[in-house]
Amino acid sequence: MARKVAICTLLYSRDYLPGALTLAYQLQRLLKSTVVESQITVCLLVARGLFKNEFSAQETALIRSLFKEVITIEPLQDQEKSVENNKENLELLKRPELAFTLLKARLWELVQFDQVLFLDADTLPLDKEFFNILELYPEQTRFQIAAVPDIGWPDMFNTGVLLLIPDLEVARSLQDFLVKTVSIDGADQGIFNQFFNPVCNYSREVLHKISPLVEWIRLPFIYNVTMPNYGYQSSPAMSFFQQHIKLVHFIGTFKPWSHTTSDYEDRYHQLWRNAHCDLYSEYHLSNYFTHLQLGNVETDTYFDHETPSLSILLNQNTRRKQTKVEPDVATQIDLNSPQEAAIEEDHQAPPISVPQSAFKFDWEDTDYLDRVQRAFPGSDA
Ligand SMILES: O=c1ccn([C@@H]2O[C@H](COP(=O)(O)OP(=O)(O)O[C@H]3O[C@H](CO)[C@@H](O)[C@H](O)[C@H]3O)[C@@H](O)[C@H]2O)c(=O)[nH]1
Ligand SMILES: [Mn+2]
Repeated sequence: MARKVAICTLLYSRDYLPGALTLAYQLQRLLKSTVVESQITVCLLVARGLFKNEFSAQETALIRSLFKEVITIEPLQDQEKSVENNKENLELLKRPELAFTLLKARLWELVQFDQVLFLDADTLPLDKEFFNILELYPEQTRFQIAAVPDIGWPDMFNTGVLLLIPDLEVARSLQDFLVKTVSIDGADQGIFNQFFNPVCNYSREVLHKISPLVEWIRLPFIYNVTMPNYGYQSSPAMSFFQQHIKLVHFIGTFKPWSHTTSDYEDRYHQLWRNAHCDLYSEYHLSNYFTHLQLGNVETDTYFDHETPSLSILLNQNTRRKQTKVEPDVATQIDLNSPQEAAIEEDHQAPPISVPQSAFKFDWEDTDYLDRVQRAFPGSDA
């Protein structure tokens, strides 16, 4: 049976809506012209408060028409505490609006899918060969994350394009970790690297001594070409690899939808604007949402899917499987299959205590962070 794959983006503020919609539109049109072996669902992970309260009926209809599933999410447990702990580092990044990117930790809860491909809302896949990314690592385990090096610190991965295997134990462990650990950049990229890439790519051998299970699988740059990197960009490489670039990612404060067209005239901003214009003309959005005509939009096949809380899912999962999971690098014990359909539960139900997991992640050892510290070259110990 074909693998179920979600291609997801995240939205927790209105101003990124043009990015999310353009991305979804581009994905849908590329998918139309290609044969993909997996069964693909284009999903929006959206903050529940935002989705319920801040969009007009037309905007909601447009979102539903472009995303096959709209998955509303609640804040993480102790999110405010994490945001507070991360404040100082986020100030270094000068991007306070990124505090809630931690919500990407909810991606591991999407166990109704076999694999998730996450894309930031400021990304643009360029051609149908982009979907080859799904075939690159058929053996990926739930402990591995596949991502492209970050140009700001290439021993860390960029979290704008992520391939992952959803898993409730990883979700729980990652979400606990991010409450207890300060993120390098105050946001998701720092903390996901600290979790999956704790010695920052320094040495595979050292990593395996410290944390034998987790691993960052390094993807080719062509799957997440970040720009603008005008401060230091290899123009010859950009030109040499131009035909091979599968996705561009508009990192930084200024997004293609947030500045005037004359600011950035390069080929890739132009491609984003083309996709954006095509979306607007196809959906008759001549005057940015205000004169929406949804007569040509099919809405009946789309539905709102709300994820049950993690604790409820974990409880069900544990009740269902009494399998003991051995901490073995090669472990392929699949807690994900077969997954029951997500069950709608009352979110106001009193919190259920998260069951003790059979499996312990390395970081859950008390001296783990010390060991990570010591692993870095030049550190005192
Ligand atoms: O106000 C916001 C800000 C972000 N997002 C979502 O979060 C993503 C990440 O924010 P973005 O502005 O794209 O961050 P980047 O400029 O790409 O910054 C880098 O650093 C971030 C923080 O670690 C990572 O999330 C990014 O993947 C990484 O590329 C966006 O694409 C959106 O999906 C919102 O919905 N609203
Ligand atoms: Mn981004």
